[in-house]
Amino acid sequence: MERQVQRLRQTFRSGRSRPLRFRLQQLEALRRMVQEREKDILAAIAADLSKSELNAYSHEVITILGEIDFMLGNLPELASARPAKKNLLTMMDEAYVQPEPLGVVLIIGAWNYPFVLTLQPLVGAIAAGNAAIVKPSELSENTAKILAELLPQYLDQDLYMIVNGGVEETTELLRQRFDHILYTGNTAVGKIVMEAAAKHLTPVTLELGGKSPCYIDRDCDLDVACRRITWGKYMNCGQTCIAPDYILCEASLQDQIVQKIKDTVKDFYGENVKASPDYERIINLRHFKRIKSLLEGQKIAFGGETDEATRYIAPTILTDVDPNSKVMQEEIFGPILPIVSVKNVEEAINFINDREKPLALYIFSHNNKLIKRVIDETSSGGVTGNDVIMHFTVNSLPFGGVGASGMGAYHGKYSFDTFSHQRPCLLKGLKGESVNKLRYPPNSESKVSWSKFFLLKQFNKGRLQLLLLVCLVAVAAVIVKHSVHSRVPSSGQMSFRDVDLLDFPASSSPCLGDNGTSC
Ligand SMILES: NC(=O)c1ccc[n+]([C@@H]2O[C@H](COP(=O)([O-])OP(=O)(O)OC[C@H]3O[C@@H](n4cnc5c(N)ncnc54)[C@H](O)[C@@H]3O)[C@@H](O)[C@H]2O)c1
Ligand SMILES: CCCCCCCCCCCCC/C=C/C=O
Repeated sequence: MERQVQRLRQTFRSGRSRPLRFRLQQLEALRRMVQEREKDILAAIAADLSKSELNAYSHEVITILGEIDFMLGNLPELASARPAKKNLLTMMDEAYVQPEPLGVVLIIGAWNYPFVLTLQPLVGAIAAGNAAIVKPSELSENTAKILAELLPQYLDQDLYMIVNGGVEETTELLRQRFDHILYTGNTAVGKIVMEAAAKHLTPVTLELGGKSPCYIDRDCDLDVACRRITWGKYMNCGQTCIAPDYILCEASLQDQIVQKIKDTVKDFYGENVKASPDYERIINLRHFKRIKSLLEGQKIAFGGETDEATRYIAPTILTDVDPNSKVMQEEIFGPILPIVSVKNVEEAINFINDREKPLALYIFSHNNKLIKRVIDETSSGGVTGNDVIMHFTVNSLPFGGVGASGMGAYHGKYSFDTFSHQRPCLLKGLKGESVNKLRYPPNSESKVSWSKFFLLKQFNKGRLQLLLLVCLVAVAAVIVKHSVHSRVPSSGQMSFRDVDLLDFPASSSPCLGDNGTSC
């Protein structure tokens, strides 16, 4: 592994991944890969998650194509240096922020959206000019395999590499030194990743999970709310990091919500959910058993059927759920929807704040003020009001968690930034030493006073007059210089560097009033 990382690092050091043209070519090649090998990719995702190819396309492929298109359209702007504001002391210098690639980055993906969760970060890493190792989840083995087969055919093999494997391979990878690690998956492994990264002082982005609450206000269109929640909860059989984990609502709404979700399930999946091509299965037996055990002792208002042989768990609703029960202690990550009653929005806010910060928060209400209030008085990775999941699809919004649901963010510009160092650059000339005397020892009250004038903009009359005088002398000097050398500065601006005017003899004693106004 060490040798492989070394190979990528050497190529990175050669500078090959940096030119904009190269990055664009690689992104175009990735897009070609997705388009030309769409059938194989869809078949792999479908096999991993018992998903229809149509759903594989809408859940995963469409997002990747959108992300690549975004980068191709915006990369020149994202990668260019941004001029920075200057202060009086640096007004004649060049100040800018230059995004630079970090080096060799590691991307560890999860199984539930195995294509999107590995390739979307990779798009950002390539766009930002890095080399990258991608480690797909071993649980989604078909997608892992197709990625290992296809990526080397389309991308530069000395810069981008797939490593497949499980805990052993990932542990070995994590021993290596990377310049950034983006990990998607559960919190326990997130801690392992962060600990390994700390040994090399490698920064991490952790895309973790959590229990994303969904508050339904009394003043709401329940038909619409329940349709949207049904979609987001049962999509991918509930195995979505930002699925609404549970509903909070007043007790009086509970029965209506159950009925409306029941009706929607029938609309979406038909009478026989098991036979619907739009309803997926649980990824493996371990997760099947874990999710099934969450039903024990609960009041099942709808669903509850399971079939171990096919790892089927029906869309299920639990009512009157005790907040202390097991189903409310861990992220469900399956098609079970508990309803917990609260008296009002205050209680909902307290309920959310009493728990770990979730990855997503959903609020349904006609009342925008109430939605804003819940946003203001809680914290979560992201929020969608009057819908679920959809903030993930807006690539101008950063996607990520906060607190226990993760750190850092990606998507669109935020991916580019995650995989870049924002390098501040200040380029000065070698003239202007008289101004620099201000910062050279020995220090004096007068120098401090002038520093306050320049850096804190604490103007006073005396200094303003002096500055005016300085400007006049500067203008005169420029004119003299111009007539001698017949040279006009291209910017048309006077430069302190050019004229070397400001001198601050110790004897000049501008007032040192606290607010700089006492002269
Ligand atoms: N924030 C997000 O974008 C996001 C997306 C998907 C899933 N998730 C969260 O991920 C969780 C489900 O995913 P998962 O963790 O079951 O996925 P997973 O089992 O696929 O694990 C994630 C990655 O960690 C690696 N891994 C597993 N054990 C490891 C170990 N001991 N040491 C090093 N690496 C190890 C796996 O090989 C895999 O690549 C849920 O909590 C879900 O909310 C979050
Ligand atoms: C016009 C139809 C467009 C449908 C777009 C739906 C996109 C859903 C994408 C869901 C992806 C969720 C990814 C989640 C990651 C965490 O697990």
